[in-house]
Amino acid sequence: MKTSIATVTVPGNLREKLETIAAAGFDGVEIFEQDFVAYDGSPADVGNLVRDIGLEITLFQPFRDFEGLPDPMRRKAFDRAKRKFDLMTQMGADLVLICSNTHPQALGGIDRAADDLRELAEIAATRDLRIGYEALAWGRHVSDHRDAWEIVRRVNHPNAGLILDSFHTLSRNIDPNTIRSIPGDKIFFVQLGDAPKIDMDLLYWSRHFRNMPGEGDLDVTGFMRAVMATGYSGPISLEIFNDQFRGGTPRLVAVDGHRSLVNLMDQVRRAEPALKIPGPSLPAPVVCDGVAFIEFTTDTAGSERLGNLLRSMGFQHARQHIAKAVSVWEQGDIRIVINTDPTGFAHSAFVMHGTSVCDVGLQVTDAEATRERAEAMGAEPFSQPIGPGELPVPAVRGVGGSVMHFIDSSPDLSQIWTTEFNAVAPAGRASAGLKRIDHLAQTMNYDEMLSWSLFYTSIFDTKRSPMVDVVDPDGLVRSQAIQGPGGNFRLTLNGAESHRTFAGRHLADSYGSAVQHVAFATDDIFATSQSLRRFGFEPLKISDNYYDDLAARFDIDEDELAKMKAGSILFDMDENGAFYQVYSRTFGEGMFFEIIQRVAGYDGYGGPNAPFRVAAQKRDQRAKGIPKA
Ligand SMILES: O=C(O)c1ccc(O)c(O)c1
Ligand SMILES: [Mg+2]
Repeated sequence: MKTSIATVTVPGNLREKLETIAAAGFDGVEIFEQDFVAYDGSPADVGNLVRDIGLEITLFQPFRDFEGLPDPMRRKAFDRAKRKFDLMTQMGADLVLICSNTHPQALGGIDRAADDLRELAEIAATRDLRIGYEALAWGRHVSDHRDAWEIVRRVNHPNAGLILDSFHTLSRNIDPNTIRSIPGDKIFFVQLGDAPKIDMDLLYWSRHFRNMPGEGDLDVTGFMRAVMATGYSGPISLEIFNDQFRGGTPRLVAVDGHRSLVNLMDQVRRAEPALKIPGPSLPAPVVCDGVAFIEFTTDTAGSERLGNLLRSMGFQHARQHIAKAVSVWEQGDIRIVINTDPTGFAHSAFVMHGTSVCDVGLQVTDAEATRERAEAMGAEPFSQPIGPGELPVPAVRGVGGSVMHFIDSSPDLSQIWTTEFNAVAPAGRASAGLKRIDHLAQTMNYDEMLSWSLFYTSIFDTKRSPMVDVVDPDGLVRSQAIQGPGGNFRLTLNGAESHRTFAGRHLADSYGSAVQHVAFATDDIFATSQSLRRFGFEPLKISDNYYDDLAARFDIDEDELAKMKAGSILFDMDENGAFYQVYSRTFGEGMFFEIIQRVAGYDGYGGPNAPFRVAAQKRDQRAKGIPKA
């Protein structure tokens, strides 16, 4: 199956677009007329450029406002079309997209449209060209692929076919299964685009908010299943109009696009195996069973501070690496690695980002298959030299240049903590009842959020929750939760638009670090809170006003409220149950820990508390004398 992408999807000038499109692995490209017009070269030059780069032109588009016009506009439309046919011949494009007429003077009538398109198909045929008809969701008379198909059926010409575009069908809530009864050889081209569900004017939505399949809320998989059921064998092409992409990095947009298509076709194959769709068979989306470890890179002084903080939360320095300056801190099922080794990847991450999370280990069923799926989805491979006595652990690059390792229960990998580390005699302090890592919160530029959300949802068996806005006193931060089945694997992606927000500041100060906070779960927040106090843990102090407001919002018993206030514990509820949170003060460049308890299946992340937490953090930093950005 050939993959293609429209030049409008990728930022840059035409040459940059084509080069990044080819490098990302696409077979072909739709030449969007505007990109051609803006280019300073002949149609033949463009054709040669495309082919020299190793791509083919899959489509030339769009040709607008053609069918159903009254004379003399009709004559003019045919003249315009002939000029475009000349250009296509010189360029070496054989298919043109004709989108349904939006002109106020366009006349309706299926037969009138069919007659015009048949006459055009005949002209196209004399030049060995083909025409494809697409229903724009806002077309004046034709806005539904079923009507477009009826017109193409009546045209009844071998050089005229239908063009389907998932956005136009799905944005109007048209059942994609209506595609199944169209003969596949009459579908000349398929364009794909997803979009977040937003209630707005269709044209505006389409021109500014489309995104890659899997990044939005439309059922692009259901659409593609229906297309494949027709026997369609032409290219699948991404046509995404998106303001963020226009201002984005060409390479990232193209790589994400390719990832989205590989993932989409994998989903179609899995959902409808009877279709026997050709293509590579990939390991299934990975169920992650939790976070096996979090590794911090730091220096000696940072390690001392981090160790003290961990100790105050009930962690034990439990293991020490056989050869390197790497220690492991444990509590419950949680493992925190502190790496101060002056060589290797962790050290370069320290030089780049300062004290930060440089590596996240995920527990999976098959580490090698996870790496394979991740790389098939375009994740950057990662490996580093292995020292004596060390094990090779499958890994790829993750957010912010960090590394993601995969650990499974195979004989070697499951023994890594005893093979590569020596036990350290326990210091005898009791734990604070922290059981496991509940979630990781990763901070990134807002513009990168779609990309990383697709990264996780394409590799892992996960779902996205609706985006939440977190109000920071100095701007907005968008938060997107991603979680696996059963909640064993949870992430929040936080997108900062302004560097003055707490999240944005962390990003700037750490030069794009990845994990800003790690949340540990306890099964008894009040017992944990008492242990923390005994161990000298200093919680982030929450305002008294917060507790007055809490008493007004929820029916909480006074004793419990007093305990919450004393321990700086925050509270939330959803339709399932209750949620408690305590935050640490910050360390490094604005990193922190969170301790949470989920009661009776609470499934969120305390979003309503985020503004109060952020305000408290900013107060705390001011008190510590850290200047405001
Ligand atoms: O927004 C538009 O006008 C437009 C043009 C061509 C297309 O293929 C399309 O889907 C939308
Ligand atoms: Mg289209």
